[in-house]
Amino acid sequence: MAEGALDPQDLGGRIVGGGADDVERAAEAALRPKRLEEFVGQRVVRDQLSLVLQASLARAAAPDHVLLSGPPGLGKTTLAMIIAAELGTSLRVTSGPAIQHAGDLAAVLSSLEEGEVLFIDEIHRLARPAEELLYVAMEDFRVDVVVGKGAGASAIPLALPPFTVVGATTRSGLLPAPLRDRFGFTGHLDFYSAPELERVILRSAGLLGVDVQHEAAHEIAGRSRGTPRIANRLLRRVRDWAQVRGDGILDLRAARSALEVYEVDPIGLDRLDRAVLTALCRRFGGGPVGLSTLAMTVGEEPDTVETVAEPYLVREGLVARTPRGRVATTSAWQHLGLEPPAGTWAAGSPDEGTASRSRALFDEV
Ligand SMILES: Nc1ncnc2c1ncn2[C@@H]1O[C@H](COP(=O)(O)OP(=O)(O)OP(=O)(O)O)[C@@H](O)[C@H]1O
Repeated sequence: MAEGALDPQDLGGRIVGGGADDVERAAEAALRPKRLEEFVGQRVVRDQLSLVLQASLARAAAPDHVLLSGPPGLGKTTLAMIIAAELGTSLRVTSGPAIQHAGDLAAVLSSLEEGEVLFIDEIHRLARPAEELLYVAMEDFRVDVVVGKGAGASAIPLALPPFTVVGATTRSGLLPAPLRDRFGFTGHLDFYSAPELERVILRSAGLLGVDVQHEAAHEIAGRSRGTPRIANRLLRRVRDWAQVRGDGILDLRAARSALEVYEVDPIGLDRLDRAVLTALCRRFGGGPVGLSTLAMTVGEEPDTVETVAEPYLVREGLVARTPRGRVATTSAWQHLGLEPPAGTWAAGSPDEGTASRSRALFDEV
């Protein structure tokens, strides 16, 4: 991730939050797949991207601009790096929040070399003047450098060599249509299935030089919220437990014990998630209850509840968002070992419509 980029999901010690801090990013770097064939899952996006890249290599021309959307930790940055590696070119990295003024972006664009890939993380957070400058650069490979001030100011067009923008966003719904339209290829990353996460874990264990038993990988995958970043993080915590309290072997006992220490329950919920469910069911009789009231009850900011805990609770069919507030479903009551009162919202099966639910949620939140 780019210098200065803010991660709304970066919440200190929360082990299943989607974001990552600097220490974690260093640990992650070693585990990143370097080529498309190493990238686990996301078959559709991988196939489509592979075509785009192969065609561009065959034509010896820079490929169309690429937009990657999806929740944090699913591999957008990794794919941007892979795109540059597959094209045999270098990657320049920046982010929406790091670009304060249009001039900052003009400086980055005018220093690009032919065929380079420019990765713009959190592209939905670009300021409007920078956004407008980017449209022109993406379409006409040109930046207008403004010289002078006020009435005497004039714009000198500066031609840019062909390059490819890879934009990443967790909120594609916030991107203005003119910017979205400049991308020739858009890939949406969805949450990973448990078997895919198991493959991520086995691959990472190999790179870390630790031997993880299949049952342990299965257990960790089931608690990783469909997210490779979380799977890798939990794997490292299980390795810690095995080294400090176990016999060094990453088996089922080590996985379960470590995840108990870190309060990650069998379906991947942590303390905050359970606090939200408990408040909804025990305090408010299952809801509906407003976000601010709910957040106050669990001692968190509404934004934290909304962007960190809620997406997964909704995706798993434990909480429903209604116009009148948040509602606990029958699954939420059952997960807490409580009897749902008559008339409680029924939940769909957790996997039903996961992709569309996750997409809708991240676009709208
Ligand atoms: N398909 C995958 N196969 C293997 N590992 C993956 C895959 N996707 C992601 N990872 C791992 O998960 C970690 C997080 O991925 P990455 O930083 O690319 O996510 P991101 O979507 O860019 O997140 P953010 O939006 O928070 O920056 C990386 O260390 C990477 O090793």
